[in-house]
Amino acid sequence: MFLQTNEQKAIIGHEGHAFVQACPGAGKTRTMVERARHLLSNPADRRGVAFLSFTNAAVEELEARLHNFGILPSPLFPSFIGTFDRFLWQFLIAPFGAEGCGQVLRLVPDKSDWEVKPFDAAQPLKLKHFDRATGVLLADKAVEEGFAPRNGPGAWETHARNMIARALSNGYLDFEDVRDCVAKRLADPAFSARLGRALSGRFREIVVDEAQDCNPGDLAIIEWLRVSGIKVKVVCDPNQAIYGFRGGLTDELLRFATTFEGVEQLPLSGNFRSSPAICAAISQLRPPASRGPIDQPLGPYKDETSPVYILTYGGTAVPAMIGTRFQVMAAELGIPPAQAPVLAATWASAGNAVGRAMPDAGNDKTLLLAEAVMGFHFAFAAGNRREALARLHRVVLQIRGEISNAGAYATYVSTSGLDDERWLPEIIAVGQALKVYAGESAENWLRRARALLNSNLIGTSSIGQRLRSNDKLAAVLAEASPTALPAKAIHAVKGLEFPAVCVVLTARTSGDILNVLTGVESAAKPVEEARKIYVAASRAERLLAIAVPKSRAATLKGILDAGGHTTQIVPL
Ligand SMILES: Nc1ncnc2c1ncn2[C@@H]1O[C@H](COP(=O)(O)OP(=O)(O)OP(=O)(O)O)[C@@H](O)[C@H]1O
Repeated sequence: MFLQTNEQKAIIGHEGHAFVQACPGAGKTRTMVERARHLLSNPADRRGVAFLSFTNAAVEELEARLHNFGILPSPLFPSFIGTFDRFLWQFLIAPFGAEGCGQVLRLVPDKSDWEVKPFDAAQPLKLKHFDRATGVLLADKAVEEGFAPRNGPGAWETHARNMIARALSNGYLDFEDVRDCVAKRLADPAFSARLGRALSGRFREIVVDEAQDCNPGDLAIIEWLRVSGIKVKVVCDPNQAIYGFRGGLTDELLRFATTFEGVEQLPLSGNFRSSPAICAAISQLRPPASRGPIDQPLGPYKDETSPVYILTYGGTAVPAMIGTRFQVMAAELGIPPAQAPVLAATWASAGNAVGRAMPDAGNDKTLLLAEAVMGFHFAFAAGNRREALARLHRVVLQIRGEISNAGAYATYVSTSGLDDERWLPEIIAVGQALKVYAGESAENWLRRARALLNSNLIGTSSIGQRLRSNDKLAAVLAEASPTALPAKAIHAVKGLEFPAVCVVLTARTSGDILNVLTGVESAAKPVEEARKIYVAASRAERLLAIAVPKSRAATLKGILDAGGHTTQIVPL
């Protein structure tokens, strides 16, 4: 039941620029969907609306909601839905070319994964290990890779420099290049004015959802769109910023907020998603400086009485008992396993908590294929479809020998003219054909995979040499069990919601996270780790459990109970 609140109504009918900041579950995305309905139902203005977000998962969620509410225009033109990066590419780069390059430009988002291997026996590095402007090896990244060649990194740096130069002259750009290029372009006043006019002829409004993931460069672009006369709606929850790697900066965002006039700062309050105990816990999971009052529960679970549980485990490893116990708790509330995900900062930790320790596939094509097939089936239920399909496509190309390593994928797709996604039907068929049967052995699955992919092979090795037996295969394929809880990385659930959520804190990170929550730690990395926990916990509607090492339980309980709802400790 969606009865718009007055705050939501004010945003839906607001014709000017707006900066909307709100807590989780306040209806930010829902309200923007209604704003879209309002805009697109006005046939007098034929210009489009652009909906931008920052991850493919968030874009898919937005697209699905617009579709479900019958608002998705068909054809979509002149409107646009996509990631911020795609928007830049499509409207600010692709039509104009790039400086220093006479070629047609190609987008290769995985350029930073290109393999840098100056000679056959050399340890392979990736382009992301080198400074993009100078080609110099980044020392901290090299250490992480255990890279310490006897004669120094010179050969790798020369190779990287050549790759960077060749890529530019061939017109291969990734999003890092795109941003550099956009910044240069907008610095030219004549060009920027012309482009601004063109875009405001196409779009009447641009909605940027999940704007907490903007970096300062993105904010400058939004500002430019606003100055160009396009109405911008910026929607965010600064506490949910978890993309430090994009250079996202909460302070910059809050400074940007002050550039909007008072009447353009439109708040949304209340939480329509979560129970009272969960709303209180979410509030306590913010660092003390941004804690504020507890978000008021307003949705269908406002009368839910389940407490928040703290599951405590001994030792330093994340045990499978977490999933077993949480599944029972969810079942007691009648919540089926598929709607009760276990979330952790990494997919591996979440997997451990549900008893599916994921072996590191490394370069083993059998395990990579199994993971991609499992990801394909899992992703169709839980969003991230495009990423799962591209991953499966990439592995199939690796097995066939079309590409020698994962980093070559985007370049191959682009140069073979496959960006129109005509590969999709075949890859969907591969994913479906390789679904694991109930009770099927790993050997049998591998036999089927070999038979299915034993055509169009490039090179002399046999399919058996490409897809070798691996004793870890059964563990990867085990994820198929329909009674199992989904295990997910927190990044994959942004913007989503579930009846029950179990959040796992590991022995390695929980100390820092609790220090952030007690206010004694404020370094960027621990703060970001704490925000991930906040994002994960705020996906829960009725049942929230947080798993922590035993030694941390009392501290966590103290923090959460201060929100006025007593948590319950459950030793495992
Ligand atoms: N006025 C309302 N009445 C009833 N339900 C609402 C209302 N507004 C939003 N909701 C519902 O509340 C839930 C949360 O909304 P939504 O996902 O839009 O929140 P959000 O602010 O984008 O959350 P987050 O930032 O945590 O992802 C959704 O199920 C949505 O349909």
